[in-house]
Amino acid sequence: MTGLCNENLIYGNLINGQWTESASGDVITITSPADGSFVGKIQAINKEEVNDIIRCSKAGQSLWSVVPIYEKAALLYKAAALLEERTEEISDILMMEIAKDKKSSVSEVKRTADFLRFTADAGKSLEGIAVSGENFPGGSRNKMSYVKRIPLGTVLAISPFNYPINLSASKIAPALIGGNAVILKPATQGAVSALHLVKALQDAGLPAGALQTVTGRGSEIGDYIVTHEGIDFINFTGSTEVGRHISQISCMTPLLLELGGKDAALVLEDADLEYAADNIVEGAFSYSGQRCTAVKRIITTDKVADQLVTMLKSRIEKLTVGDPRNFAVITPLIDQKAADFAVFLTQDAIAKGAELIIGSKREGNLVYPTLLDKVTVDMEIAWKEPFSPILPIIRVNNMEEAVEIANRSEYGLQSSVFTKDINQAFRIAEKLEVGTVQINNKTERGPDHFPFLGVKASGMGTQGVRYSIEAMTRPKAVTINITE
Ligand SMILES: NC(=O)C1=CN([C@@H]2O[C@H](COP(=O)(O)OP(=O)(O)OC[C@H]3O[C@@H](n4cnc5c(N)ncnc54)[C@H](OP(=O)(O)O)[C@@H]3O)[C@@H](O)[C@H]2O)C=CC1
Ligand SMILES: O=C(O)[C@H](O)COP(=O)(O)O
Repeated sequence: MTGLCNENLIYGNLINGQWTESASGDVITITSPADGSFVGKIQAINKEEVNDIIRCSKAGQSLWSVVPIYEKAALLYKAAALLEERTEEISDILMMEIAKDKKSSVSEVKRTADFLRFTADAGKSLEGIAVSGENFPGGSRNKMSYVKRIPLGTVLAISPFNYPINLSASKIAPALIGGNAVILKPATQGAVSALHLVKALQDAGLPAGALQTVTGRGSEIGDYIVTHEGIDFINFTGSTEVGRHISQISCMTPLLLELGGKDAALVLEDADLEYAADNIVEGAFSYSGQRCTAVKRIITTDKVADQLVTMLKSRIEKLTVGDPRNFAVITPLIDQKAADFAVFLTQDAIAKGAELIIGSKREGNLVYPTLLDKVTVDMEIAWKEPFSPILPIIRVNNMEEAVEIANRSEYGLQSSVFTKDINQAFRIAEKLEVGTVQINNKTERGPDHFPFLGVKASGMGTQGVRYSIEAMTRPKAVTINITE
């Protein structure tokens, strides 16, 4: 193969600097969730090929790790420029492959270019430290340790379907600037987009073996690669179910896990309700709720609930529903199974007494934005991550109860607190068992240099430009003993 795909849109894997078709001849056809149209074919790689890729990674990492950091950074800058030049082409592919509206697709590509540049700058400003022995009782100033950060080796980056470019880059770039080789296993639905990111990095001048790809179904090839002795670190974003499984089988391989969420927005009685409603609707429904950081439940009291429901409803009515090419906000879900689950959650809630305010309509895998009021703790939607445009409202008596219900979730990604009382906001923030609390804002990951982490079933370890570089490098100490 001369490029990343041939004229029939059959995509290869980047293996040791070459776009390569699998010897197995097995391919997976990717069609668009928007209209079933053909997007491309990707390789279903076999175990022997995985072995070869990991061998090449070792050689690639030796070459790459000695490239000076300022040259690594320059390469990331170049890749960012190439991505930006290709924004139109790549965002169109992204839009069709995962049915993400055009505006969000463009923004994902641009955000990724910014991410690459920011990572390059952060890499250049990484400094080692020197520690004097005299700081510890009985120590001496004749003993000095200088500590720098070194790469871990080969990083396996596994990314999900919902941000195939951004969430691949947020693993690849920090791993590379830290001197690691990377093997990317993108989500099957999303792989075509992710391969275009990899092509930009290759075109920017990455040496062979520094970045390679493995496509194929996670359920078939995943366990093999995750447990391969040649993998030195696994950086995974995806569902809690798969993340848990990986953590169980990846014996002694360090892991970073970004998993599911059930982010709650706590709306206090003194909140600016119009502002909260604007924010929550954006947070809950952008990309049809298929974001780990989507607002996935509102917890509030009777005193403001009716007013808030009216405000939310009027905003939800205005959301455009349909084809991502027409800039609709609510677009078809990634597959039929996702839509089936959305319908199940809605029907379960209604059957158990929730009040349907708007929505509960489905056409194929297109699920209309749905608002459910008076959701109670016996309903599945109170606890399950819908990954679809369904927003439940749980009414409570007071904020103590709100915090208790927020914390009762198995997840702990983010929470929002809407209030004008900053003291109360901080008091509640202290009590919420999540990675991040947003005060007067929807839950969200960005900006991408902020620490991003989940606790409980939402993850392990911290991402965010500098945090990711640190997670994928380790300290190496050399101690100097000065003799008198
Ligand atoms: N906390 C966070 O930062 C984020 C979390 N998420 C979470 O991701 C989920 C949605 O993404 P989705 O793609 O459906 O998640 P999945 O867990 O289904 O898949 C994630 C990735 O894991 C791969 N995979 C599947 N099985 C294995 C295996 N046994 N070994 C190795 N890899 C495997 C998948 O490949 P394949 O596609 O081939 O199955 C895909 O690349 C949601 O739960 C969401 O909350 C999403 C974004 C951010
Ligand atoms: O998967 C996700 O939810 C993304 O990482 C979200 O990023 P955002 O909250 O900044 O849009």
